Amino acid sequence: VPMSAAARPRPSKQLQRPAAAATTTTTAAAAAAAAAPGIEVRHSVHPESVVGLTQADLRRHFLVENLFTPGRVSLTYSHDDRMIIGGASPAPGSPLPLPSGPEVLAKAIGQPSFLAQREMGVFNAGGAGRVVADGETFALDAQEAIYIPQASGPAPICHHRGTKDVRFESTDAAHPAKFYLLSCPAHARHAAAKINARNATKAVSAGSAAASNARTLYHLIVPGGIESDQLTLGVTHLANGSVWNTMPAHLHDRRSEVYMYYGLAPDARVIHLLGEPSETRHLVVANEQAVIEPSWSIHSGAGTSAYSFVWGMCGENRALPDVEPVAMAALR
Ligand SMILES: O=C(O)C(=O)C[C@H](O)C(=O)CO
Repeated sequence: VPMSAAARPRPSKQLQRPAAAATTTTTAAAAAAAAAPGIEVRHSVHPESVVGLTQADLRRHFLVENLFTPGRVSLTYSHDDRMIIGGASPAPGSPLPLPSGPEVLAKAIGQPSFLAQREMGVFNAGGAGRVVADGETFALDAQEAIYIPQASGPAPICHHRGTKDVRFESTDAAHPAKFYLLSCPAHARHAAAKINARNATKAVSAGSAAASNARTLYHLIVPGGIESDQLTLGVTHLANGSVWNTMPAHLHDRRSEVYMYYGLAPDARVIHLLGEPSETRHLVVANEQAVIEPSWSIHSGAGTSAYSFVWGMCGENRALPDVEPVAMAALR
């Protein structure tokens, strides 16, 4: 019977890696990032190391800032389940391609095209836009999503292994689109699909106003709905006056997760909790920033105002019920 992470014994002081050792890891990560221009690389962090990290270290390892820089695609490669977290913010009239050159792709993913061996969810957190994947156009209004498979496109091109050409476009000059991207390794092809809150697989109400955590979870890419190889994706909207997401907290040892917070006012923040239940740490997260959540970490947050977030997971399975609840009394 696996021991719950909450009950796992803490390492002795000698076993805890000091901050200096963490810096060595970071130097290696920085070198890897430099070797792969265009894709920032984040290496995995052992939970014992997190205990000794400063706020700056925590942010460097787990927080993805500047997702939506106008006129560019930003990509961060996480070694946690090899997810790629990205943002594309095309200026109206100037489509942005998903990077495909060997100088960008060779080091990080070693494939001739981004989706040769990957699938991707795209969620539009901005104004109206469209995504063109190998000539197929998906119009995406605000808060709509698409699933782009590993080998999208008409049957004759499937043997080319992967959607070769993906472009992002804004169609409303006054409100540029902001495409949030989450990509996982994929070894099978599934159907491309457009999804919005109306055809979401399920809308789940959770929490209560009394517990300040009333919210609705929309399941966008999940088993039984939109099929994928590894990726699951959804969006959660907090009810007015509620601040807490995912509290009571949980773990899912067999999947890593990424949260991308949006809909926050410029001066509002989410205090995001991460870490093993017995050693939580916090990140102060601003609008349109994402947090990498390794499988050993809880993921929860309280906002200083209403907010929404896109959650996406990748790992051993896509089984949403495969979670381990964490008792409130176990949190430290
Ligand atoms: O508010 C919530 O609760 C969530 O959105 C939880 C996420 O779905 C999640 O953490 C899945 O592991």
